Amino acid sequence: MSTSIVDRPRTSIWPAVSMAEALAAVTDSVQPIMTKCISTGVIRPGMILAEDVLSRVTIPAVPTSVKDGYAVISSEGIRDRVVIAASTAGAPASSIIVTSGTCARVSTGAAIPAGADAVIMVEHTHVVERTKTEELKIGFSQPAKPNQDIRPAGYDMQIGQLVLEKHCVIGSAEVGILVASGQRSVQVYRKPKVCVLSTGNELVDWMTEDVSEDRIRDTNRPQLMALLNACGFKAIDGGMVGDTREHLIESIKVAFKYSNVIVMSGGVSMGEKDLVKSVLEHEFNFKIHFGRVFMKPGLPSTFATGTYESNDTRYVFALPGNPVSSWVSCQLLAVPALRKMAGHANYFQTVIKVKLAESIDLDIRPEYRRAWYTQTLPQSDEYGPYAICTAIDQPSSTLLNTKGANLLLRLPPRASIPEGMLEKGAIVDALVIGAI
Ligand SMILES: Nc1nc2c(c(=O)[nH]1)N[C@H]1C(S)=C(S)[C@@H](COP(=O)(O)OP(=O)(O)OC[C@H]3O[C@@H](n4cnc5c(N)ncnc54)[C@H](O)[C@@H]3O)O[C@H]1N2
Ligand code: MOO
Repeated sequence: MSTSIVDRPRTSIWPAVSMAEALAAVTDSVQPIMTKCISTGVIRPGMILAEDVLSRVTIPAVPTSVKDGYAVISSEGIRDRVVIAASTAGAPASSIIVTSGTCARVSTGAAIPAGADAVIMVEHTHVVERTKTEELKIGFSQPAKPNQDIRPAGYDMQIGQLVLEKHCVIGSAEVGILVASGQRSVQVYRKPKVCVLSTGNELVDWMTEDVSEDRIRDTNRPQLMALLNACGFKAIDGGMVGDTREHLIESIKVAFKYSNVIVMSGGVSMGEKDLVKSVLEHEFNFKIHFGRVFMKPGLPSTFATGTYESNDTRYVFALPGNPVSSWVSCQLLAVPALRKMAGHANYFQTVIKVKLAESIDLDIRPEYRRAWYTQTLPQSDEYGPYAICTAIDQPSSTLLNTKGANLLLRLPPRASIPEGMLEKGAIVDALVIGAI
C-alpha cells in the first residue's frame, strides 16, 4: 500500500481517546496467559499463583507446648510433682502418660503427653529432688489454667484450609506458607514474552562511538528494556528498524517469532515516515484499538491486536518516539497489560495522594508529570507527603526529567480548573512508579 505525501491527511484520522478509554481497551483485550506446574522447591518471589492453594496438612499435627517447661494436670495447682519423662521437639510422646502427682518436662514445640492439660514454664518452677544429672521432683510457684501454653492441633494451619489465593504474588512469606502447606507443586502463570524495538532512520546503536550530526543514539530501546526488566519481565531486544514498510514488516515478523507482545517506539505521528499504524493495520490486518490518547506526554500512543501465524492473540504497543513519551506511555499502557497477562490481580500502579511542592500551570491535555516523593520539604516541618517535580518544564524530548522519578503526577487538564493552574500545596493523585 503506498500513498503520495501530497495526499496524506492534514488532521489525524485517529480520535484522541481518553486515558480511561485507552486503559479499558488495553485491559479488556489482555488475559492472563498460560500456566505451568512448578515444584514447590523452586518457587521464586515474583511468581504468581494460577490456582488456590489448600493445605495438605494440619499444623501442629498434635497439641504442642508453647514454652519450655513442664506438662501438668492443671487442677492439681502448685503441688510438687515427680518428673516421669521428657518430651522434646521432634520426638514422639506417645508412650508418656502424665498422671496425678507427676509431670513431664517439655520443650517448645514438643508434643503434650497424654493426661496433661497445661504447661508451666521453667521460670515458675524449682528443683525439689535431684540426682547429679537428673531432675526427680519439681516444685511450682504458679498454678496453670487449663490449656495454658498449649498450641492445639491445627492451631496454625488446618488440612483443607485455603492458605494462598489464585493471583497471589509470591514473596518470601508465601514461600514459607507454601512449603508449610505440604503441597509438592503448584500452578503459576507464565510471563508474557515482550520484544522491544525502535524505529527511525536517524537511529544508531547505543554503543556507537561517533554519532554524526544527522543521527541520534537509540535511547528508547535500552530505556524501555530496562523498565520492563525492572517490572519483572524479560525484555527481548528486537533491534532498530528503518522507516520503510518492508523493514517494518520484516522486523515485526521476526519479533513475533520470539514474543507475543511488541513494545515499539517511533513512527506513530503525522510525519511522512510515520508508517507504523498503517503497517499494522494494512499489512498485518491488526485491529488498532486506539491511535491517539489525550494525554501528555504520549499523544500518538497506539495499541493494536491481531493474530500472526497462529491463533494466539498478539499485542503491539506502538509508542511515540520522543524518549520521555515512550517511557511514560510504556508505564501507563504496556506495564499494566503485561502485569495482567502475567496473572496480577492488581495490575495498575498504586495511586497515592501527594501535595505539590510548587505551583503548576496545567496543560490542555491531562498530564503525567515526573516527580520525586518526599515526606517533608527542606526547611519545612509540615508533613506532606510532597511531590517535587523533576523539572518545572518537562519537554517530552528531555530525558533528564525522568531521572530518579518515582511518581507520575496525574494532573487534570487545564479546562477542568477555572484558574488553569494548581497552587503549591494542592493535593493530586500520583502513580507510584519506583521505590519511595
Ligand atoms: N504534525 C504533528 N506532529 C507531531 C504530532 C502531532 O500531533 N502532529 N505529535 C507530536 C508528538 S505529541 C509526539 S510524542 C511525536 C511522536 O512522534 P513519532 O512517534 O512519530 O516519533 P518520531 O517522529 O519517530 O520521533 C520523535 C522524536 O523522538 C526521537 N526518537 C525516536 N525514536 C527514538 C529512539 N529510539 N531513541 C531516541 N530518540 C528517538 C526522534 O529522533 C524525534 O526527535 O510527534 C510529534 N509530532
Ligand atoms: O505527546 Mo508528545 O508525547 O507530548 O511529545
